[in-house]
Amino acid sequence: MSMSSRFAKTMLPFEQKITSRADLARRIAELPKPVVLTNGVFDILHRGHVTYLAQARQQGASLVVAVNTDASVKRLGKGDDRPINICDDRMAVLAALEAVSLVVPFDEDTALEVVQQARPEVYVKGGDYEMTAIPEGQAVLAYGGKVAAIPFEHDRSTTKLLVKVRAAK
Ligand SMILES: Nc1ncnc2c1ncn2[C@@H]1O[C@H](COP(=O)(O)OP(=O)(O)OP(=O)(O)O)[C@@H](O)[C@H]1O
Ligand SMILES: O=P(O)(O)O[C@@H]1O[C@H]([C@H](O)CO)[C@@H](O)[C@H](O)[C@@H]1O
Repeated sequence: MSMSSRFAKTMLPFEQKITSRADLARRIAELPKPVVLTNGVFDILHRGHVTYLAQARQQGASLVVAVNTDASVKRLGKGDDRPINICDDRMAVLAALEAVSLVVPFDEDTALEVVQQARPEVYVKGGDYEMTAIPEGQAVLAYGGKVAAIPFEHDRSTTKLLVKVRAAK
C-alpha cells in the first residue's frame, strides 16, 4: 500500500460536524433548539470532559463546542508545550462524540465573539468558572439566554494526565 492510499482522505460523517467560523450562523440555524454552547481547549480528552459534555448536551437539544485554536491556547499560558494535540485533532475527537452536534474553532482569547455570533439559548462551562464573571456568560445573560455551570464529577484534567505520563518516563 502506498503512503498516499494509507492516508487517503475521505470525509467521515462525524467530520461533517466540524464547521468553519464563516459557516457557523448557517450551521447553527439548522440545529434543533434550544442550542447549548460551550468552549474550551479539550487538549487530551478525559472522563471529566466527556461527562461534562454529555451533561451540557442535556441542557438543550443540540450542543455546539467552540475550540481554542493552537495560537489561542498558547496565549492562555497552560505551558510552552501546549497544546499537545493540534486544533484539527482536538476538533475531530470532539466531533466524534454522540453528545456533540457542531464544532467550531476560535482564535480569540475568549469565546465572546463566537457567543455573540451564535446566540445560543444556553451557555455552559465547567464548575471551575463563575458564570457571571466571564464575558461569554455576561453576554448570554444580557440577551436573555440561560447560563449553567456544571459541577465537576471526576477529578481529572489534561494537566494531571501529563504530570502522570512524565513521572512514568
Ligand atoms: N473533570 C472535569 N469535570 C467537569 N468539567 C471539566 C473537567 N475538566 C474540564 N472540564 C470542563 O471542560 C472544559 C474544557 O476544559 P479544559 O480543556 O480546560 O480541561 P482540563 O483537562 O482541566 O485542561 P487543563 O488541565 O489543560 O487546564 C471547561 O469548560 C472545563 O470547565
Ligand atoms: O478549556 P478552558 O481553559 O476552560 O477554556 C477557556 O475558557 C475561557 C472561558 O470561557 C472564560 O472566558 C476562555 O476565555 C478561553 O479562551 C478558553 O476557551
